[in-house]
Amino acid sequence: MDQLTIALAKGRTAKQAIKLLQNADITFPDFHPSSRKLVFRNPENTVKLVFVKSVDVCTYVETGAADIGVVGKDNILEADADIYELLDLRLGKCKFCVAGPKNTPPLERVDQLTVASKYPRVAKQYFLKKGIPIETIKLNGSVELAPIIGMADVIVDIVETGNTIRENGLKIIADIKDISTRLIVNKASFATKTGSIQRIIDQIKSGLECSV
Ligand SMILES: Nc1ncnc2c1ncn2[C@@H]1O[C@H](COP(=O)(O)OP(=O)(O)OP(=O)(O)O)[C@@H](O)[C@H]1O
Ligand SMILES: O=P(O)(O)OC[C@H]1O[C@H](OP(=O)(O)OP(=O)(O)O)[C@H](O)[C@@H]1O
Repeated sequence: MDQLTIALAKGRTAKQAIKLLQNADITFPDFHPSSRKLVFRNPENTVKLVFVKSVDVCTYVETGAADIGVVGKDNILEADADIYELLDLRLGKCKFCVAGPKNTPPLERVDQLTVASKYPRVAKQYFLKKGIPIETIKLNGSVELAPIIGMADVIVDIVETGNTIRENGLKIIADIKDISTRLIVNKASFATKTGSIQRIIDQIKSGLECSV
């Protein structure tokens, strides 16, 4: 039996992701949401679960430190890692948007922009396609503040309920892409542990179908 390591993004999607694994008969009896533990094992000792920062999941999987990762499409797009993305887990649904002050002109009428984002690569790609030259400012949070204090013209960020945008007097200028949590796999692991990885994917898939 292969030993598999799964890197799971800490944060808002972790609890639901653990539940999906449980539905697939991969259980971690020691897991508790308030625990500070970072490594868990299933009773059969075939799966090791490691909790990592969501921006680091792709690095763990690309380098082979983990065979499988559970992470948002936002982090996958920004990381541009050489991995397989094999399953949409339909958790953590939100979208990438361009947002800015209410008086921001339509994008067709702007010549250049300063864009603040936790996702500068995604921002660059989007505006490159639009043919709008941009300068990016990388931030690590509270991104909505950037246009309010004049640090940037617009932001590229995640929108879920829209509350953060609204409560800071901003508006959505364009939708970029729908985001959800995905299952990713290290390429070499998929070649050498195909059966075990495929089994986990099939088990998770059947759990997902039951929940529709
Ligand atoms: N409202 C939301 N804001 C941010 N991410 C969301 C939201 N809704 C769903 N997600 C998804 O959840 C994932 C984890 O988000 P979370 O905020 O917990 O981690 P994070 O962005 O690394 O934050 P932090 O740096 O505070 O740990 C995101 O990568 C995204 O795919
Ligand atoms: O549309 P909403 O439901 O308001 O959610 C979107 C907000 O949530 C995220 O921030 P997060 O809570 O991760 O905080 P951060 O500022 O530290 O990134 C994201 O960056 C937005 O700011």
